[in-house]
Amino acid sequence: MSESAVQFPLRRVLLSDDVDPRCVAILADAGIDAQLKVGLAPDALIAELTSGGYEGLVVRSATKVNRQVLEAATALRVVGRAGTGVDNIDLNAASERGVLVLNAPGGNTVSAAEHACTLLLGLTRRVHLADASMRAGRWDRKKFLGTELHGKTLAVVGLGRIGREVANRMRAFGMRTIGYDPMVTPEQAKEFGVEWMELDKLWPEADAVTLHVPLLPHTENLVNARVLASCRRGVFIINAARGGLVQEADLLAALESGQCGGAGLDVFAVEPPQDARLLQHERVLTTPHLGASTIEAQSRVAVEIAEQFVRLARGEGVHGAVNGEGLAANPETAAWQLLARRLAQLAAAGVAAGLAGPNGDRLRLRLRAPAALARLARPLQAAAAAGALATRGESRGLVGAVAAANKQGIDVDFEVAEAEVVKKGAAAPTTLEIDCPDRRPGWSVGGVGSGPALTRCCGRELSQPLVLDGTVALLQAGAAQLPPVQRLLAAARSADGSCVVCRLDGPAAVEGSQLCVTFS
Ligand SMILES: NC(=O)C1=CN([C@@H]2O[C@H](COP(=O)(O)OP(=O)(O)OC[C@H]3O[C@@H](n4cnc5c(N)ncnc54)[C@H](O)[C@@H]3O)[C@@H](O)[C@H]2O)C=CC1
Ligand SMILES: O=C(O)C(=O)COP(=O)(O)O
Repeated sequence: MSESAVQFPLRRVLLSDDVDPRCVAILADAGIDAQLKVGLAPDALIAELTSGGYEGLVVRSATKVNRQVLEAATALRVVGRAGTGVDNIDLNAASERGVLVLNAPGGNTVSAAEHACTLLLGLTRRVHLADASMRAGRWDRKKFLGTELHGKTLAVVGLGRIGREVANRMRAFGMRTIGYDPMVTPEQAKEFGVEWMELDKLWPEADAVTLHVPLLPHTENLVNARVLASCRRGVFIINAARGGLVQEADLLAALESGQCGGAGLDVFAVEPPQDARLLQHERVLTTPHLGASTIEAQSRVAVEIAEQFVRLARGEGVHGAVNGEGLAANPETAAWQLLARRLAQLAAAGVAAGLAGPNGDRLRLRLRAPAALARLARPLQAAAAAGALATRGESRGLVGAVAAANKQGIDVDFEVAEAEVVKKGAAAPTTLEIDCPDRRPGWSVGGVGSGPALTRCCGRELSQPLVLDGTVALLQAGAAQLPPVQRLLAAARSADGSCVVCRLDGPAAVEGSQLCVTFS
């Protein structure tokens, strides 16, 4: 297995939340030791992860995978979220530590959507109050006058997987659906039956608002006093996404003033919620984060996350990588990544050896790729960053490699190399090249993905491709001085004979060589 392919050693996995048993079964079938230990306090979680040497951790929303946990659990390589939202995982800390975070997107979409609709329907017909009254032995048919949804306007904030499903279902109740999502165009929204509008236009139009956005710094307290004041009097607020999206004190004040007609809440800023006033308010219908709690959703997310762990253990691609932009999804990508990594290692070693002139402390590597590889920009940048870091003695995988390189003063740019205009009809480039655009004299290396092999050096073609494996030495000299190196194995020389690149049998310093790189 090559160093840049997506392979994670996953021998032991801890499941620290209540995940469907299918997850353990699939992991165990694949020979992975999976331990279910639910409800560990933060300290106990750290102690278990460190003493158990777990390489994988599976969580739902209860376990907080914060920086402290990630820094303490040094064996940890992958955190899997058996669900959608990853706000309980510190993604920055995970990326810095090279820990891959995965989720199971889509497995609980329908359940979460059905639950949001349930909250809206239950709230507007005051089902929770009527039920409590019946249980108390009463038969009160006057107290629970409801509101019809037909002909009313529902504002869907966040038109992703769940938001669209909610809109579809509520249109069946005769609601007009309007919505906002910065990643969705008005034309796209129209195709799935939602009238797109900016938030400031949307709030005053809504009889009910339902939230379906992730909790991010820019969505925190999205619904606050100002927003509630701009809504219609009596607006219903449904939140089955994340507690932090609604400013709870502002919501309580709006409920008390009558500006908000009722709230259906499945999620809370702190879970379990601390402030009983909101929970006990007559016009509030609550559930304890049950959006994804159905037999079907739990089964799907458990299987989805377990199967991704098994694929990672086998070196295969996964679809739910949250911080894994750099991961190769298939063998072809992996081959180009390995080339990018090794070319970057060679390029950075060349700079360190003084082949490119000094120009500031930062090292800018420019990846120039054929147009066919443009879609792989991020995986290739990650691989090149990991290669450049290897030259500085920092061995790491692809997760978070670009950020780690940036921190070390290394930037990796990406551009598509066009066929040179002067050579009319010239074939499009097929090699990947790395150069250092800020440095003079020019220093560049280029190669092809199969192998991976070096085919160009300092802008010149080599007489034969040189596989970038083992130890490679580069020697620049006039043609007359070259013969002594011909005794070296697998020498490849540039077209004008001024540069020889050789592969050696083992690590060795070549007399007179400008640089010597060992790939591993
Ligand atoms: N209550 C529960 O048990 C569950 C809650 N959830 C929550 O629901 C959220 C949404 O889930 P999905 O629809 O599957 O995610 P998604 O990623 O398919 O959709 C989220 C959408 O929100 C949009 N968005 C981001 N910032 C926005 C903003 N400022 N304004 C409007 N839209 C914005 C994104 O562009 C995206 O289209 C999850 O992040 C999770 O927090 C998900 C599943 C179950
Ligand atoms: O998938 C999500 O984002 C959820 O909120 C579901 O959370 P849970 O797995 O039920 O703790």
